[in-house]
This record gives sequence, C-alpha cells and structure tokens, in this order.
Amino acid sequence: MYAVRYELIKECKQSGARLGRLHTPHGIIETPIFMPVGTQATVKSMTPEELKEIGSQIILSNTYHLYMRPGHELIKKAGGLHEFMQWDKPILTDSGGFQVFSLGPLRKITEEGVEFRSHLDGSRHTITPEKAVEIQTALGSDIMMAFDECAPYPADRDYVKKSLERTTRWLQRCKDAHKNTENQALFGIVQGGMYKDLREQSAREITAIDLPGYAIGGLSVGEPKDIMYDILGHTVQFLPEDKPRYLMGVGSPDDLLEGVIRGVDMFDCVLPTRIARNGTAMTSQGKVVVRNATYAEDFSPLDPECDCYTCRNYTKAYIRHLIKANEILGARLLTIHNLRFLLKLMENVRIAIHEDRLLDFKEEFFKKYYKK
Ligand SMILES: CCNc1nc2cc3[nH]c(NC)nc3cc2c(=O)[nH]1
Ligand SMILES: [Zn+2]
Repeated sequence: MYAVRYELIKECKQSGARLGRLHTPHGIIETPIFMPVGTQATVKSMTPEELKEIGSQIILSNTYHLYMRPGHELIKKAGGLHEFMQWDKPILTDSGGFQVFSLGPLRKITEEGVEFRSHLDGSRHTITPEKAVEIQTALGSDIMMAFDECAPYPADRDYVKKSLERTTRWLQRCKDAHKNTENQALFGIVQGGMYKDLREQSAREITAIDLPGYAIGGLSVGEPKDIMYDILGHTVQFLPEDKPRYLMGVGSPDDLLEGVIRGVDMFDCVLPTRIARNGTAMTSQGKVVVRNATYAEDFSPLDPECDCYTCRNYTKAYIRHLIKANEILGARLLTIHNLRFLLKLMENVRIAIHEDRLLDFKEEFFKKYYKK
C-alpha cells in the first residue's frame, strides 16, 4: 500500500487532459494542480491561513535550502516540516538536485553523488541519493523527489545519455534507501534532455522502477517553448496512465494550459511569487506591471474579475505606491493575488475538463490574457 494513491476520475474528450484525485497522508488533492513554492519552509510572505484562503492544496519546500539552514535534524526535532511551519495539508519536497546543479562550477558530480560548496558559508558538502532520502525522511514530506541530475540546456547527446543512465541508478538507490513507504511517497524523475529517443529510454528505465508517481524533469531550463511542448508530449506517452505526472518548474499560464492538455497533473513554479515581489501581476486582462506610472492615479481594482482579498479591497494606485515605497504589504498583496490567479485558473481548468471543453477554455483564456 503506497502513502500516495492516484485516482483517475475522467479523461478529457478534447485533449490528453485528465481529472484526478491524489490521496495523501495529509489529505486529498484535486488534479490538475498548481503547487505554490515555499523554498525555505514558507511561501514567501504568506501565512498558512492565507494559503488555505486562496485555495492552496499542497505546497513545495526545498530540501537543499532546508538542509543548509536550519538543518533537517533541527526540523526533525521540531516534529517535522508540517509541525515546524504549521501547514497541515500535503507537502512535496524536491531533492535538492536542481539547486545543487545550479550552483554551477562550485560542484563536482560523481557516481556517488554531488560534492558542492554551501552558498551560505562555502563549506564543503556531498549529497548522495541516500542522503537526499535521509533529509526528506527527516522533513516528513508527503511526497519526496528522487535525487537526479537535471541535464543542462543545451547539452550534447553523449552527456545527456550518460547523465540519464546515472539518474536511473540513483533512483534505484533512492528507492532502496526509502524505508517508510507507508507515510511518504517517492516520485521518480524522467530526464533525457531535448532528445526524443533518450526521453523514451529514460521514461522506460524510470517507470520500470515501480513508484506512486513520476515527474518530467530537465525541462523549463531555457529551451524554446515549442521544444518544451514537443518533448513533453513525446515523454508523457511513456508514463503510466494510473500514476500522477508532475512537470517540474512550470507555471506560466500558457505553459500550465499546454501541460494539462498533454496530460500533466502537477506543476510548481516560483514565477507568481517572484514577479509579485518586483511589482508584476497576472490578471484576467493579461500582465499588469503595477509599478508603472500609468497606474499612479488608477483607483480601480487590480483585476475586476478576481475574488481575492487584494482585488476586493485595494486599488492599483495603492499597490503601486506600496511597491514603489518597497513596503512589505505590496509584496504580500501581489503574492496573494498572483497565487489566487493561478489557483483559480487551475480550478477553471478542472471544470473545463469535467465539461469536455478544455480546448475551448484555452482559446477564450489566450484571447483575453495574451490578446491572441
Ligand atoms: C527534485 C529535484 N530535481 C529536479 N528539479 C527540477 C526543478 C526544475 N525547475 C525547472 N524550471 C524552473 N526545471 C526543473 C527541472 C528539475 C529536474 O530535472 N530535477
Ligand atoms: Zn486578485
């Protein structure tokens, strides 16, 4: 019996999209789903109450950052991540692989794992598949991600092939090290760069290892959108229908819709929270850079069609003032709105799949948001 079980509710008649339910130890998640990112055990500037208020069902936290600070042993002493941050719904932790690889020249990859220097104090560390599982076990997340290598883009074919084969060996080591399969699920991650045959090879190797869910990694790493969509569509066909599919690091509205249409169930992205902090909002009329002077005396709501706390109470002029004055409330109000916007988008996507009109919904959305 796995800690996490996927229930396929309905397949869309217009596309490869699906409605599903993900049963986890901390509750049931309706998919397709967008997961707000809480890198350091907090979705920046949001309280758990506010996250629930806007409809967050599951949040993501980052193994590398929490291992570095405050340390997974401390969080274990605190009773685990749910207790530490007072979030009683599901948590997914990534394995730190992506962060460690984005440390660039400060790291060395071997069969054993990855040696790197801390971004905080330069101290030397080695993360192995076993260590990544140990850290995530201490954090107590509902879903832990395998330790993998996200191949850089671009990367030559030989490198990508060797890398994906090592990622498969690392996944087996993660599974062997994963003891409490009743309380925590381990998801495997498919690699293979932008090479369709290598994507097939990786998907077959990774799914040959029986797990409750699988992620598509190595995308949203700077490649053109049409390549991402093409590789994604190719890769999904080698993933089992009865398991959730998680596309890592994807979250702009167009990418979410294109991903759902190709059969993806789970997404995460720092975009909505990151652009909020620098004064950009995603609205039903498209992007609004609210820090622009044009909004200085605009006393209308940020998004007339939005039901969030920010749009019910404040004007663009006020939010612009807060952002210009670098007031913390500015970042908070835009974060509330941007997260609500994406969570609401996914609610509407789930309804559209239910009514077999997802492609029509996408058409309408693109006309308003992207004016095309
Ligand atoms: C769980 C850690 N492993 C892991 N994280 C990832 C995070 C990503 N984030 C983005 N774009 C923002 N692409 C990603 C790929 C991977 C990937 O291939 N692997
Ligand atoms: Zn709003």
